[in-house]
Amino acid sequence: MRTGERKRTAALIPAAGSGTRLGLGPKAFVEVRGKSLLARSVAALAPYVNEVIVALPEGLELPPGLPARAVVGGDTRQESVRRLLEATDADTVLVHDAARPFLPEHVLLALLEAVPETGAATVALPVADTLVRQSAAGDWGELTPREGLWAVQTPQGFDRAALLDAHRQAARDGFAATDDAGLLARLGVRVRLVPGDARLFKVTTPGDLALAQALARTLDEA
Ligand SMILES: Nc1ccn([C@@H]2O[C@H](COP(=O)(O)OP(=O)(O)OP(=O)(O)O)[C@@H](O)[C@H]2O)c(=O)n1
Ligand SMILES: C[C@](O)(CO)[C@H](O)COP(=O)(O)O
Repeated sequence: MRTGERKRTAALIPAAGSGTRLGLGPKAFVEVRGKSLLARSVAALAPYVNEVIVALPEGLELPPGLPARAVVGGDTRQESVRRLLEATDADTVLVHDAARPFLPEHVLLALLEAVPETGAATVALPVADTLVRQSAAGDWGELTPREGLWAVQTPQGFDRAALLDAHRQAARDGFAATDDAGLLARLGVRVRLVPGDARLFKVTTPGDLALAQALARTLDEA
């Protein structure tokens, strides 16, 4: 990039999951008060980035009117994100689950500020509950101290080239991670933790969807 040229940022939204745990078909298309999870996630990010790219299940198209373009996702979230990374030449990427439809602006702004510090940052929440590992019988096994533990959310922000390299190395090594920050952390990259928000929960189960309906009622009417 030439000196003085503005850095470009892309929002990458993996939305190609099948929504098995929710049981209502492809989850990104499930609506909460008349607006899909995908549309809500796109709307939260679009004003802050140069482009939005969405990974969709094969055979499905982007609903009309969304300020985004689409690629076909893969069999896993990791594969979907890799395809999204290969579809842009942006300098910085924000990877955000379509399944997290309520992204507060202040969290996004804090993430955008943190990313340039190390080229890798994620939104996350300090764990507030008591943590326990189950026993072989499925009962209370071992207490796990929660001090210093965070529950990782999205969005996560990265230098695109570094994340793409981490994805390619992971694919070569057969390494699977549940998020993108984990792929860079395993290579020794320092990942900044940016305090998230309870409203950024992932809509995973029918109970989460009920919560999303209630929250949308409050937020949409605010
Ligand atoms: N092959 C996949 C699997 C998941 N995702 C996306 O990754 C995000 C987080 O995944 P998750 O919440 O687990 O969604 P699903 O895979 O759809 O849910 P489930 O595991 O219940 O089937 C979602 O936005 C989902 O669409 C994706 O793009 N490609
Ligand atoms: C990326 C993520 O949302 C961070 O918490 C999470 O790991 C996705 O997990 P899933 O099983 O693909 O929903």
